[in-house]
Amino acid sequence: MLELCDIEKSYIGGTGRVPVLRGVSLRVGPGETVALTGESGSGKSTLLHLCAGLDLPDAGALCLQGRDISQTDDSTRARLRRGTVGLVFQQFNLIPSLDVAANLAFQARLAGRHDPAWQATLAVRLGLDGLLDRYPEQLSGGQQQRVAIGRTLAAKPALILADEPTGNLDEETGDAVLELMLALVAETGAGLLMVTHSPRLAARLGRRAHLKGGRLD
Ligand SMILES: Nc1ncnc2c1ncn2[C@@H]1O[C@H](COP(=O)(O)OP(=O)(O)OP(=O)(O)O)[C@@H](O)[C@H]1O
Repeated sequence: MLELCDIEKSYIGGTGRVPVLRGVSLRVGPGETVALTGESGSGKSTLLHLCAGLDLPDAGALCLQGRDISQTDDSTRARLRRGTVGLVFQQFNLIPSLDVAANLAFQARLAGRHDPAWQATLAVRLGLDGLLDRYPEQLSGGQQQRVAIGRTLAAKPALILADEPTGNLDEETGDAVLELMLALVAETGAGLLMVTHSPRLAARLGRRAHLKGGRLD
């Protein structure tokens, strides 16, 4: 469902073009979970943003559900992203003026896939069913990230892209949240590409892709 072939990406810096990705190829199929690791500045977030269609590569093909998005315009990429991809970031990015139930429903409604029964199942599985009328500021960090994960899964994405999803949580809470996320991702059959600095967390996923010198090991 996600296929990258020879992706290249540079940024223009004070000293000219700085190559970050120098020919990255990667495939994430349904049900596959892949940890994207690499030193700070190695290009993990850059790669994840390209996969989400938030930015364009300089060269190479990037296929989502068989469609090459590397040459498409912003609105086409936004439509394809809404239909296919779920994003989970370190910052929970919940909508402060909406309660938990409305936050959970938000992306699914945008994607035209609101399914109240699935949302209710997710709320129970994520331990949020007693918190549905609370607002984000009334939740702990771990609870907020569980809402963010539920909001993503509620839209039934085929591919989930996660950037350090437990990076803002203490180790014990982060481990529990990751465990829940992995269990739910496995049940939905989605593919998962997750950036992490932690070899310990990377080991919980099915496969590891390590960025070094602009390429994947
Ligand atoms: N918009 C930008 N303009 C210029 N340079 C950028 C831009 N975004 C990222 N970079 C540079 O590209 C390189 C890769 O950055 P990126 O954020 O992808 O790395 P990362 O592996 O995610 O790092 P970290 O683990 O610290 O979050 C870095 O050298 C960074 O300074």
